[in-house]
Amino acid sequence: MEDYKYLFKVVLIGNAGVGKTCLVRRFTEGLFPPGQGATIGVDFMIKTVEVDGEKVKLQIWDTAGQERFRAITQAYYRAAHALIVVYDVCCQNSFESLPQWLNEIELYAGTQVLTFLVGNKIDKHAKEIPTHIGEQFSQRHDMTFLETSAKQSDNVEKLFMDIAKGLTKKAKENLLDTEDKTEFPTGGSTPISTFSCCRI
Ligand SMILES: Nc1nc2c(ncn2[C@@H]2O[C@H](COP(=O)(O)OP(=O)(O)OP(=O)(O)O)[C@@H](O)[C@H]2O)c(=O)[nH]1
Repeated sequence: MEDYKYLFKVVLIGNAGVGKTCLVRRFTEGLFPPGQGATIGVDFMIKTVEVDGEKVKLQIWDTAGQERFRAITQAYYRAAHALIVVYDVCCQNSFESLPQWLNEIELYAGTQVLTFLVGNKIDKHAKEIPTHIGEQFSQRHDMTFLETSAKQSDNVEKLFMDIAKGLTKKAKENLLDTEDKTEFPTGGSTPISTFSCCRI
């Protein structure tokens, strides 16, 4: 049997091109992929980390931001222990879409889910969403807020470690269903290249 104390399922959502895949690959593989194509359906990666000397396995599900995959990706919300809602700090449209993503969470996620709001691409100069605006939004919706750069690796490790620590704490307080070790439904993904306002 695999040696870990907890298995947590983490799902990333947000508009196409905000950098969800790059965040996951930065954390799990330590790289910033060149020419990252759009996610088709859902992709997943695993990384085991240590929290207070105990092994915690993060099963990280990277969903496609494109509207046409919405029905597939919704199926993954229910089993998620944590949801990361990502926007691009240089793309107003991705920030304005946040209420729609929160609506999806309300409709499809469990009530115990931890929610994180992430403003990605802070390495870019054309910032459209000031930090305090993202912060205010997160406070209004009871989310933990972080700004990141998958490209420069800013706050990416912190993001996933904060999630691992937060979920471990909840699990120890028996506020989480950690008995369910079943896998998510498999989606499958083949990268293709697309273009959107957020894709550079
Ligand atoms: N400058 C900069 N570019 C980034 C960053 N993160 C991602 N990108 C770029 O943004 C584009 C989209 O990144 P993805 O990770 O594919 O975005 P996504 O949210 O997974 O997109 P979908 O799979 O379509 O939902 C790519 O061209 C990346 O190189 C970042 O932190 N900084």
